[in-house]
Amino acid sequence: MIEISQLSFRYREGADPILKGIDLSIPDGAFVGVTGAAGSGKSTLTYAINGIIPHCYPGDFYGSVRVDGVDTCEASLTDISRLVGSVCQDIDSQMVSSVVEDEVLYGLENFGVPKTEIPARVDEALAAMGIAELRDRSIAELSGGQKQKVAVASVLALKPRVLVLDEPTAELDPASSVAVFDLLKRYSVEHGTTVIVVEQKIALLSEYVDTLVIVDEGEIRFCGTPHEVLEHSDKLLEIGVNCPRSTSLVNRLRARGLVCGPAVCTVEGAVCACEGLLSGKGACA
Ligand SMILES: Nc1ncnc2c1ncn2[C@@H]1O[C@H](COP(=O)(O)OP(=O)(O)OP(=O)(O)O)[C@@H](O)[C@H]1O
Repeated sequence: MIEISQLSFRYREGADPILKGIDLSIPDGAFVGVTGAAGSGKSTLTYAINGIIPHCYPGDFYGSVRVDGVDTCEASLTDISRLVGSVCQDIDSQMVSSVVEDEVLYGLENFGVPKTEIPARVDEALAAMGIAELRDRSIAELSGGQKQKVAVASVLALKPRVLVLDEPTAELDPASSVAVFDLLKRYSVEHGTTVIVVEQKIALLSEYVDTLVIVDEGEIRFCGTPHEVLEHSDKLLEIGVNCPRSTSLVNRLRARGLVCGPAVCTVEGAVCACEGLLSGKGACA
């Protein structure tokens, strides 16, 4: 369980707080998407969960962040990293080895995982990300998407309770982005791992996450299921968040009383709503 209470943070070099009065509870095993306009504070929010603030970036930190009851201000970064695995935006800066297998081994050895457990952990992590065949490849020769998967596998091998990923599909084409979300979702369900993903592609988030968090100027403006949040497509647009087109289309039809039911999150949902409309069953009474 992650409990964030009245969190405010100002970077030491910054004039104004970047996070303002954040309250957020994330149950174990949840799949959470965080989105918002550029510079709204999404990455900073994840830094509060993985301890990068205040441990690496000092500043004025108010409120509390607890992961499994551990206060991230009081615990050391090493202790937090045993609970929270992170994949940052700049994958290259995260890589420490030149070969894929060594990259996965590095964290396991550093964490003091018993030698007898290590081979199985490496196999499992590579298999979970579908990259077993990359094991002996040079990291420098991998595509952006493959490096992304290696970075995630390296963190999964450590079996963190929480996995935080900052824009994991930034370098990926649409099909690879979907593949990464498929793998993350499956892993989260199978292992009960809490996954928090910062992502600009709201359509992708809406298909996969249980909870969608919209950050606006350092505050949580909306938080709920994708259906609940996408209800507010007009307000989201005002704060620089474009809803999926399928959602906006159906919301317009709903506003005119042509379609009933909740906001849709997927193209399939929009097709269903339009079919209902065309068959005469979708209109509101
Ligand atoms: N180390 C730092 N010191 C001072 N200010 C910082 C630091 N890191 C981030 N900021 C500022 O905090 C604000 C929020 O940045 P953050 O990266 O959290 O936003 P974001 O929503 O993740 O943005 P993006 O979508 O562009 O990645 C920005 O104005 C940024 O300049």
